[in-house]
Amino acid sequence: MRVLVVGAGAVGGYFGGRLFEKGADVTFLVRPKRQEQLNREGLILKSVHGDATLAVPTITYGQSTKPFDLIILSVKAYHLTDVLTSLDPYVSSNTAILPLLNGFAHFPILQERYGKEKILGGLCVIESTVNAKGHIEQYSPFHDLVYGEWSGQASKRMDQMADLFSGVACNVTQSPQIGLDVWKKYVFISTMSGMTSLTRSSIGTIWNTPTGEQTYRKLAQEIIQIAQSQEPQLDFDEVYQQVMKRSLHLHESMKSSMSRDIEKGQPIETDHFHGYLLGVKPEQMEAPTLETVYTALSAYQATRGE
Ligand SMILES: NC(=O)C1=CN([C@@H]2O[C@H](COP(=O)(O)OP(=O)(O)OC[C@H]3O[C@@H](n4cnc5c(N)ncnc54)[C@H](OP(=O)(O)O)[C@@H]3O)[C@@H](O)[C@H]2O)C=CC1
Ligand SMILES: CC(C)(CO)C(=O)C(=O)O
Repeated sequence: MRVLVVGAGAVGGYFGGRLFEKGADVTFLVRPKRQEQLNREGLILKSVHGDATLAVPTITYGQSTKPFDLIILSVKAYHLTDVLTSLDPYVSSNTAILPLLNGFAHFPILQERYGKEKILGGLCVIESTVNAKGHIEQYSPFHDLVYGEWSGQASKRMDQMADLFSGVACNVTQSPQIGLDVWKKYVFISTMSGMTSLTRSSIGTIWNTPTGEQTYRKLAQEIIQIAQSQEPQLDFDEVYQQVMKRSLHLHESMKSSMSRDIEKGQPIETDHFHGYLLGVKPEQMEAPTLETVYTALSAYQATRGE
């Protein structure tokens, strides 16, 4: 399969790099500054699973190439509109698009633009960032990518993707219930990023405050209720237990990529995570903790002049 990775950042650089490392036909669609750096130094991964320096092929917008079979979309949600205006030449009638963004709002946008059948479900669980030198740092034992057809059914492209990912140096799983998986990850990350970003603290610091766990639990409950109104297969008790167990077992120094972005003074995806949830919330449902998180994080955005 010919693969185009859009965005050579923390997620795209890592998973695209791992695919390239195993010998897959991978090209990165990047902006000129990143292209210059990648051409000069290569794509550099600094990872607990092994470092790599990879001479990856890159293209910038407008450069013509043969069509791609799979496009892995790994930009931040606030760059999606920009990307979509320039991606069209790389999407052919047989191209599948696998978004790895956190959240849900991007799926209907992509389906509307390219047609439902082109858009796969996807998510990743990884703790990675781009450091000041432009190298990708990956810290935690998990480096998981999950994808699937929304129908959960087998398909030719699922078989092709199983081949593509076989032997890659990260955990890749094909899921028969990707919609549910996407919502579960969304619930987890909107709670975890909400709390670590609101408090500007790592998870361990939150647990060590008198009311941190209580507030975390309230936020998780409100978010799961909203998520359930959108994805009825989601079982409130099961997901609530999972989110809390997973959160309470995270390393005390763990932060979300959103809280790292705040530390770097960068824009954040709060509209995409928390704002979207409030937008789809049934009117009669109360979500005061989520509203507080969204207000505080929107205020951070406003102070950046957005
Ligand atoms: N980092 C993490 O640990 C995790 C992140 N996620 C999610 O993954 C998504 C991506 O996040 P992440 O990888 O951290 O973000 P990064 O900011 O690290 O990477 C995004 C990349 O997109 C590039 N980009 C932006 N606009 C364009 C464009 N028009 N064309 C080409 N490239 C572009 C940026 O390149 P440039 O250098 O030009 O700015 C940047 O390298 C988010 O939704 C995030 O929530 C999910 C799980 C974990
Ligand atoms: C919590 C984590 C690291 C898990 O993938 C994540 O998704 C993020 O920080 O954006």
